[in-house]
Amino acid sequence: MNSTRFATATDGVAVRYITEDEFPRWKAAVQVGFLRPPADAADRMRHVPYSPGRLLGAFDGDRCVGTARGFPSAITVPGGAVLPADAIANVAVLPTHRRRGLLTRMMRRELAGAAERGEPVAILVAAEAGVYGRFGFGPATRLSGYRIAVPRAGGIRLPEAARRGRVELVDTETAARVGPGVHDAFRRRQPGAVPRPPAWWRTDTGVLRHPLRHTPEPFRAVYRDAGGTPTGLLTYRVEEAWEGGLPASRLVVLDLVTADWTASAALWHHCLSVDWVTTVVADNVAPDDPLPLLLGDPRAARATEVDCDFLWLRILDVPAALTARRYPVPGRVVIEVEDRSGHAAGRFALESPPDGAARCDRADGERADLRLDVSVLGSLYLGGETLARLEAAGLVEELRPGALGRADPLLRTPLRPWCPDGF
Ligand SMILES: CC(=O)SCCNC(=O)CCNC(=O)[C@H](O)C(C)(C)COP(=O)(O)OP(=O)(O)OC[C@H]1O[C@@H](n2cnc3c(N)ncnc32)[C@H](O)[C@@H]1OP(=O)(O)O
Repeated sequence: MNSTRFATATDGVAVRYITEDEFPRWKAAVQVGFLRPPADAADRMRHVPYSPGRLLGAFDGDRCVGTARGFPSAITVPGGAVLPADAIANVAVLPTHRRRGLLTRMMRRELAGAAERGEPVAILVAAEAGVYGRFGFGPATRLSGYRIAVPRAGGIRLPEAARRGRVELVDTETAARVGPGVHDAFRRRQPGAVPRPPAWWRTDTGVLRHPLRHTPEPFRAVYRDAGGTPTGLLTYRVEEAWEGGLPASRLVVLDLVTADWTASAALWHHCLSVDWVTTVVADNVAPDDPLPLLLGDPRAARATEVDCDFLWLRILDVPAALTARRYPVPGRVVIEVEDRSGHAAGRFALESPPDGAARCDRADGERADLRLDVSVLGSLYLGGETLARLEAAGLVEELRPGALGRADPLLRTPLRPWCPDGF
């Protein structure tokens, strides 16, 4: 029988950091891996700088067939601490070279580098759910939104505090000026949020053109609190439509970040007050945003079809990560963490005293209360999942009777995590 022999991983594909002259080929490989024309690479990836020692490539001869990029970022954790994080993006292997272990080799290299640099966690936005669990990542935040039928909503209640400030439409220059400060205040209060690099604002406001984001130019509104400080920035477009002579336009929220819920309420009020708009669509709303409760009829806000995990988190240094978080009640639990790669494996005692900061230390000699994989700890860490639910799904093992009931309230959080920013 005739058979076609395809190249295998042993055929000499090298995984290494790229040099600057290889950068254009690397960007073209990202584009092809993401099913986009390689010719668009220079334009689509203008925001990605060449960073020595942070851009991994897989090379078959001189062809770049695999890519991965790590860059320094940070993540806000429950309680408001901001942890350094290794952000991983632009992961792609060409269709001709898939399922031969190239991603595995790049990911091992990237995580080993992050551990060496002392970054306690790594984060990424997963294109598909089946890929990153094996590398110790767990889904840590969710993406979901609302479609609001404006006539059915019966108006929107504007809390008293929101009336003391004002909403104003601004041009892109003003948005570029106030946006970074608003976003910074937002992400410091929101577990799961990450900083926006300066290039994000240059792209969003058209200094760097983004072919998808800028057709047509969106509207922008800023909310200023009673003292005049900008505390919210809303970016939206309106798709104008008429049905039988009646207005039937859709307002699509592209971006809404606020320093507090007062600003959110004021900017949602703006969305629902634009004449000719009968539907407001927001595909990425914080899980604890009060939006539906502000409506006369909360059922006018239906969940959109976008509802899935978003940011994935991988703990590399368990004591550093767990010590940085706050816990709502006092307690103590010893957790046995399994980690195939070894970075986070071991037993750890987490202690939250009645007064003072929590501590997590190695406790290899102690009997463990719970056993879980490091990817499950990644899902628990920001409060996006509860121990009870993970145990019900068979992902947490209770090693001491009653341990689950004692540890569950310890790990809960008052504000569910959210990360509106892809990278
Ligand atoms: C952070 C980001 O950038 S997200 C974007 C990721 N990139 C993409 O989705 C672009 C399109 N896809 C690709 O480029 C590639 O298929 C990748 C990068 C997802 C995987 O690269 P590969 O080199 O094929 O992965 P590799 O061969 O190392 O696979 C490792 C394991 O993951 C599994 N795997 C790989 N891709 C997938 C997938 N999409 N779904 C489920 N399992 C997968 C493999 O079967 C293998 O399993 P095993 O260890 O049990 O044998």
